[in-house]
Amino acid sequence: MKITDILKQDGPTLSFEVFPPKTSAGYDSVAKATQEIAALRPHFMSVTYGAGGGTSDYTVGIAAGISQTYGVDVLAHLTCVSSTRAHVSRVLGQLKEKGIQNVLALRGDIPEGGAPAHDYQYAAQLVRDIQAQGDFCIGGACYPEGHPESPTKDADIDHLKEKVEAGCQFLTTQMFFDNNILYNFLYRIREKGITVPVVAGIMPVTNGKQIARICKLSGTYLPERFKAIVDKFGDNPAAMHQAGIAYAAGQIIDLLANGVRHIHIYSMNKPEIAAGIQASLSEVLK
Ligand SMILES: NC(=O)C1=CN([C@@H]2O[C@H](COP(=O)(O)OP(=O)(O)OC[C@H]3O[C@@H](n4cnc5c(N)ncnc54)[C@H](O)[C@@H]3O)[C@@H](O)[C@H]2O)C=CC1
Ligand SMILES: Nc1nc(=O)c2c([nH]1)NC[C@@H]1CN(c3ccc(C(=O)N[C@@H](CCC(=O)O)C(=O)O)cc3)CN21
Repeated sequence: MKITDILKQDGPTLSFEVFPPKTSAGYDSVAKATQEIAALRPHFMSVTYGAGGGTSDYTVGIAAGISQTYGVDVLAHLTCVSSTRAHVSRVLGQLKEKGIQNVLALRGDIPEGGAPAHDYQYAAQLVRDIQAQGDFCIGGACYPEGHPESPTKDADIDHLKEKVEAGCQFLTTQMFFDNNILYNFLYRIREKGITVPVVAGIMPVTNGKQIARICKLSGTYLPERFKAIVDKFGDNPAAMHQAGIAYAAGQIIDLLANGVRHIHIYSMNKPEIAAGIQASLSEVLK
């Protein structure tokens, strides 16, 4: 099913993200984690492509397994900044062959040392190429705090509008730890005439070491309330796990209470995190 049709259904949606292995050696453990996450029957699952500037060889295979073996709708990420138009076209052909209808069109992180290809600069160009190649439901990323490379938040929202006008049918947000940032962002984009559904991206932080990586990827604002939790429990794995799930669940309950219906969990191949969040929300998601 297309993500836009899933988002049209009544009631809240909960989706989970997995990332493919970096090498074939990691394939079996990712496949097992994916299976356990699919068994939770989320509304859909997404599979990253070269997350953090890494590799992308297994995205289509993992995504096809999720939809064909477990019957869960899937959203395949596709990044373009390190790719060529010919390669993008090949990947789209593979997705079509596997019956995958949903693509998250991303520019992608620029690898250290610069991008090895120059066919694409921005995600909007990828959106246009995907549209030309078939009947895909296309999503895009958005940044409640503004994209770190954007000079101003307004410029970033103008570019977001161009991306939506190019054919992006829904948006997923970068992670955020302060819901007011999302509420302000939603107000601003709606005022600028961006009306497509927005899926809120939530990262449960269950280990202290993740923080540096997250800040490097996204520059996300860390509220004092959040920092205090990491300071207190960051060195105690079991306590940090519990506190991280509770913090994310608290954020989600507040989002649902304020009318944000679609929640995407950056579950990072951790079935126990996906299951912990789902269990914490079993009544409020009904
Ligand atoms: N690999 C993956 O699965 C995922 C990657 N990401 C990351 O999100 C980041 C950026 O990707 P997107 O949001 O897709 O990029 P984008 O192309 O929409 O925006 C990237 C930057 O370019 C600017 N920009 C866009 N159009 C412009 C124009 N015409 N002129 C000047 N500036 C313009 C934007 O304001 C922004 O600062 C990357 O770091 C990406 O990897 C996010 C989610 C998942
Ligand atoms: N700039 C950016 N790039 C992304 O790829 C990305 C975002 N933002 N925001 C939303 C999600 C979150 N994603 C992430 C976030 C962190 C890792 C990460 O820490 N990767 C580690 C491995 C972690 C592990 O094995 O548990 C790595 O070394 O790649 C990967 C993808 C993918 N997405």
